[in-house]
Amino acid sequence: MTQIKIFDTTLRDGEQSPGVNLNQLEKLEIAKQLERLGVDVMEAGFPASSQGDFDAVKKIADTVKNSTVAALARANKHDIDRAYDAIKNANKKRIHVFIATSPIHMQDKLKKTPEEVTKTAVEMVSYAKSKCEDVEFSAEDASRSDLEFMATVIEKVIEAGATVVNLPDTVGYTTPKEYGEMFRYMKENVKNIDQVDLSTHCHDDLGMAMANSVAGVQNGATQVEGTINGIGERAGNVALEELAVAFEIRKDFYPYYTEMTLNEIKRTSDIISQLTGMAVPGNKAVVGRNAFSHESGIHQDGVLKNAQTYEIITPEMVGVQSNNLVLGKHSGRHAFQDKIAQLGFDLSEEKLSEAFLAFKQLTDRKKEVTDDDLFVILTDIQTDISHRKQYQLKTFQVHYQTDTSPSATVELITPDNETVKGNKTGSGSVEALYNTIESLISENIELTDFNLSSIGKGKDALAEVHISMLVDGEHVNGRSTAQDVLEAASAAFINAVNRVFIKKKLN
Ligand SMILES: CC(=O)SCCNC(=O)CCNC(=O)[C@H](O)C(C)(C)COP(=O)(O)OP(=O)(O)OC[C@H]1O[C@@H](n2cnc3c(N)ncnc32)[C@H](O)[C@@H]1OP(=O)(O)O
Ligand SMILES: CC(C)C(=O)C(=O)O
Repeated sequence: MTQIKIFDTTLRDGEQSPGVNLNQLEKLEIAKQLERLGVDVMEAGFPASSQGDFDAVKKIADTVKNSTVAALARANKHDIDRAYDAIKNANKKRIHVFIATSPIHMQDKLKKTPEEVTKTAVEMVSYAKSKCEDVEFSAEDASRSDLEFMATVIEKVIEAGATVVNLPDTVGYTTPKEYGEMFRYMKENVKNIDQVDLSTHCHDDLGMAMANSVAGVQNGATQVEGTINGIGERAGNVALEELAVAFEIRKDFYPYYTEMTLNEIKRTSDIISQLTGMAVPGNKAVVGRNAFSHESGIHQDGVLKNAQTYEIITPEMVGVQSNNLVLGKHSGRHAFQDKIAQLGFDLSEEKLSEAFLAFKQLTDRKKEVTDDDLFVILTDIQTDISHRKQYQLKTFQVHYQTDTSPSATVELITPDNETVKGNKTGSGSVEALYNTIESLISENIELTDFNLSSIGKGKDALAEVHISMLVDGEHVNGRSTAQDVLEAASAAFINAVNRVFIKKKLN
């Protein structure tokens, strides 16, 4: 059996998903969970891209102990310096330098000749190596590059000190046969190729990311790059949880294994979905809501007689638990603390008190508090940096009546601690609320997406709202949960505005 190293890029390529922007605490929370999941490497970000990303990568590098923390850099000294400065305190660190090798990227984007690209790649790998022992080189758009040319670049970057060579299918264009042959070609034609880990990095534009990654592995790759839930640029990256479970379930066929702790998969998927606002489709392999549901009579009959008739993965394997209710109105702090630990949270005293208060408030309004409710509340509290010294919702009222335009009255506390009040109408209750809030803040806002879902089932289920908006021309997401739909909608709006506010202060 050969170990396949897992390189998770949820925090870098995953964050490149349109509309996703995570704050520092959210990135840190995801990083801690990726460490629990047992990824070998996590790409924490692209420090040269902004001060906010630099700070988040640094915080992750200072915190994570078991996984290697990687930072992305273009092939220039400034990016490499920023990458190294962000990760220098990490227990295990890697600089990831990339430059494109395909004709179209070299000529039209970089405006460099193949010789200039080779020279830059070698010089920059060598520069990165002078700072950091572990250097990954990516030949961007490898799958549309000339094999012979790429082989010479790879040979030279290995000589310059690269420890990992990644051959990305940047635009999701390749086929399994073609991608596999590219790896085989490098194995057979590049001197000292066995000194490095060869890596796949597949995008899903043609729905072939998983098949292509497996083909890469079957032809010599020992590292797979991807994301949890398959999020990422455009159609996303290969979903790492699918790959790890496929290798486990079909170990009779695939002689590979990963060090992923499979029963942390569900928790990781949930946190990432909640914090990015990217819902997991119900029919998604391994982590979708329906992945372990059996709807039709013949299937149900089979499962009752022997679950393996229709179930190749057990829910327990990936950490799906039955949604048992344990806490309620009369539960005390000890039981609550115990439950928090069971759900995998480690809260400071201050956040614990905040969480306990939120839980108690919820038990006043909701008959049954489920693990899913608690999970969402705890993740919100653990990652919240928005409510101090930014906009806060003080009170709101909505008047709705059939045949008239709904109107809303809102009181907000501004960052300068002033209370402002306004009233506006809209074609629906949410629009009335949003028009009112917008009239009370100075930023220029355009709502681009609004998504309402429920956590769990029943009339008293929590409402979760994810929104996307343009604030002063900048894309931003907001999210919130509350028992009331309108309260969740208002809080999500304020959450998005506050993120821009915080970002402006950081940059
Ligand atoms: C395949 C991938 O996923 S790569 C990662 C993509 N991620 C991102 O782009 C993160 C977000 N990006 C950003 O914040 C910005 O694009 C920045 C900060 C990185 C750069 O911003 P700017 O300096 O304004 O440059 P801009 O993005 O407009 O153009 C990119 C420049 O980098 C150059 N470049 C692109 N890739 C590389 C590379 N690998 N090595 C060296 N230079 C490169 C381009 O040729 C262009 O140079 P030019 O200005 O001389 O034409
Ligand atoms: C930077 C590289 C690895 C990348 O994200 C891609 O080519 O898709």
